[in-house]
Amino acid sequence: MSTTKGLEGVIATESSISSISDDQLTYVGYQIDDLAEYCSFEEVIYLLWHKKLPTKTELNSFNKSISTNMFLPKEIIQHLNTYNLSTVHPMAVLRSTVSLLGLHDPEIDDMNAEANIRKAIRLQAKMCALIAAFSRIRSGKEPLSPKEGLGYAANFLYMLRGEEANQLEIEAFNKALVLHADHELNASTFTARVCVATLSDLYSGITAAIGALKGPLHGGANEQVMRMLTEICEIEHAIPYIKQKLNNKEKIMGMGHRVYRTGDPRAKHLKKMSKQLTEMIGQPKWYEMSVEIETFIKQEKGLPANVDFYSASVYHSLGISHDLFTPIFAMSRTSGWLAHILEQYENNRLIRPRAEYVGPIHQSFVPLTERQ
Ligand SMILES: CC(=O)SCCNC(=O)CCNC(=O)[C@H](O)C(C)(C)COP(=O)(O)OP(=O)(O)OC[C@H]1O[C@@H](n2cnc3c(N)ncnc32)[C@H](O)[C@@H]1OP(=O)(O)O
Ligand SMILES: O=C([O-])CC(=O)C(=O)O
Repeated sequence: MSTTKGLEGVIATESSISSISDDQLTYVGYQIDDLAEYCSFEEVIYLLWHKKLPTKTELNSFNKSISTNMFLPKEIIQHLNTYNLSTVHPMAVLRSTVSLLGLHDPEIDDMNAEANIRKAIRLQAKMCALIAAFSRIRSGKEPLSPKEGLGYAANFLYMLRGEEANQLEIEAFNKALVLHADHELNASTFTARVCVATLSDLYSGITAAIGALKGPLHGGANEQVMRMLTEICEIEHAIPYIKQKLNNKEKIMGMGHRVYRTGDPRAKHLKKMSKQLTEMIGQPKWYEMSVEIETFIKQEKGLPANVDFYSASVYHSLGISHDLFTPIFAMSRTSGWLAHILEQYENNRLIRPRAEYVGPIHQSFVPLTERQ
């Protein structure tokens, strides 16, 4: 047997959801640049789940199903109120609360394809209400109900802030959701597929995926990027700070990717938004500092910025707390996780690779009473 550390380059499944071959990202064959420019997040969710773009009628009906399912069971709000939310990471809260949401879904163990779509709609819809409610409760505010007539991106910002966002903010946030929605067999998506390949339920798959996304080598990097920018604080400190990190053999968050070599095709969109939005809030330094770091790391290490790098200054400019960056990634990626879960169920086989045993062999057993 031969092993590949981190399963690099291993093709573990077939999928017709998204592709990242040749440093190009497509969802069901559509270029990410077109989807980011022209589509609502809901349109993209529909595309990922049904593997076709919706007609106007299909999209209207899908939008309605999403918005009418955004309400949270009152027990979930009560649950959120039982914790000291200022001391726990929102990703841990999200992971636990999504699991709890499963207990409120009467169809949790119904594996019928239509029941799975209904559950997917409920979970995707509740995800944005959940993150917004958490954020409000921990700041001592009442959670808000979704506002009729607002789309997913606009409703999230409304439920988070208590007032409607402006058009530039809504468009930027919608684009960020589209860009993060799916990404082939990344670590959290693989986790979701492994979990449901045992024929476990959809909530288990999403709960497991949230756990995998939380780590700083994956979705957790966006929060760490903002932490780094905040520590650097002034543009003239950026390069000395990065040089010191590299001397200490530390990784620069938001840089590098397992698959992309020339660049992450999502980064240029987020970079453009970062410029616009940091200017809008009168803090262009976050963008300028990011560009300095990106250029330096490219020169020194040949590493490209990934999706997490510029999303940090984008979310910061939208007034979002830094520890909500990864939950927002999860909110978007839930659409991709659900698409992969549905695809896995459609053509399932248990996922069970092998490990090459490299431990000791032929050991002589020594009873406990004789062990030194
Ligand atoms: C949504 C996402 O998940 S995108 C990724 C988000 N994660 C991050 O931004 C965290 C920072 N980046 C990284 O840790 C890595 O680039 C990963 C995890 C994304 C990909 O890693 P891998 O393909 O496993 O590469 P690996 O970690 O083995 O690195 C290969 C080499 O590049 C270096 N390297 C990779 N990324 C970085 C980085 N961000 N900063 C500095 N050096 C880096 C490593 O130190 C290593 O160098 P060495 O061979 O001299 O030891
Ligand atoms: O594909 C990966 O390994 C990580 C990534 O960029 C993503 O999940 O969006």
